[in-house]
Amino acid sequence: MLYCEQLSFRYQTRQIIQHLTFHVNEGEFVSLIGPSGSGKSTLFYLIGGLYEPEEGTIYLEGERVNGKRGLIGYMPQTSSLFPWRTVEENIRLSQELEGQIDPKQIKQLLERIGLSSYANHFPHQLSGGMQQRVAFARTLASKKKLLCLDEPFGALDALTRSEMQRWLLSILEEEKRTVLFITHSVEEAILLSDRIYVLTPGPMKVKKEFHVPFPREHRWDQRGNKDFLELREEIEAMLLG
Ligand SMILES: Nc1ncnc2c1ncn2[C@@H]1O[C@H](COP(=O)(O)OP(=O)(O)OP(=O)(O)O)[C@@H](O)[C@H]1O
Repeated sequence: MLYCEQLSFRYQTRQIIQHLTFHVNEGEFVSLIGPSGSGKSTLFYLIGGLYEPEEGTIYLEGERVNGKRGLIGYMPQTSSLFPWRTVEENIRLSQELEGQIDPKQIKQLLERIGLSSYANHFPHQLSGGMQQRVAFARTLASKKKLLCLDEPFGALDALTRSEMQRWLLSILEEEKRTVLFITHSVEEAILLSDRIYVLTPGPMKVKKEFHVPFPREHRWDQRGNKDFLELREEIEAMLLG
């Protein structure tokens, strides 16, 4: 689905990404973990075509997409809902931009995120978790196959975050999209992902790739298990260098 080959990028004279190579298979959930400020959001800007890499190639479904916009679903760290638009109007936005409004799908998405009765509410009338669900529904409404989610649960409290992780997986069971996910939480990455890339601090490149070996449906119950904790410790040690 996505193959980034030997990407390099700099802001002015500062090298942010250097020879970064990684891939995401169709239907996979892949997480990126790296130190704060290492360049993860910048990588999403490159994949989304906002910036062009200085060197290297980004392939989406086999096609070179350096600098091409509008091909991925993107959800930023904060929900970025438009405060003057209702929940339904916010979800509809990506379809409006694509010029193809599908009222039936919007209705289904509202049901799927459990917010049908909030369709005409405004963002400030919702909790943080509800706002993130609306932002995610807006990303899903765009029908893009690859979803790039930039630390979507970072601002939520622990309980809401845990609910949202389970909720995200249940939605993806039905929606079958491919996800590239940025998180600072090693536990969250293990709970959600098929594979995890640990990244180096600037300039950013892949330090190590981990496959998560546990069946997804049992992961929440296995959080205290020896194998789970060992993997978590190994990734944390890798992050600390
Ligand atoms: N437009 C810009 N011009 C110059 N430097 C920038 C610009 N945007 C970001 N940076 C710098 O590039 C580095 C990487 O930023 P980026 O936001 O990609 O990191 P990140 O890994 O996503 O951080 P975090 O995990 O804290 O969200 C940071 O040091 C940041 O200050």
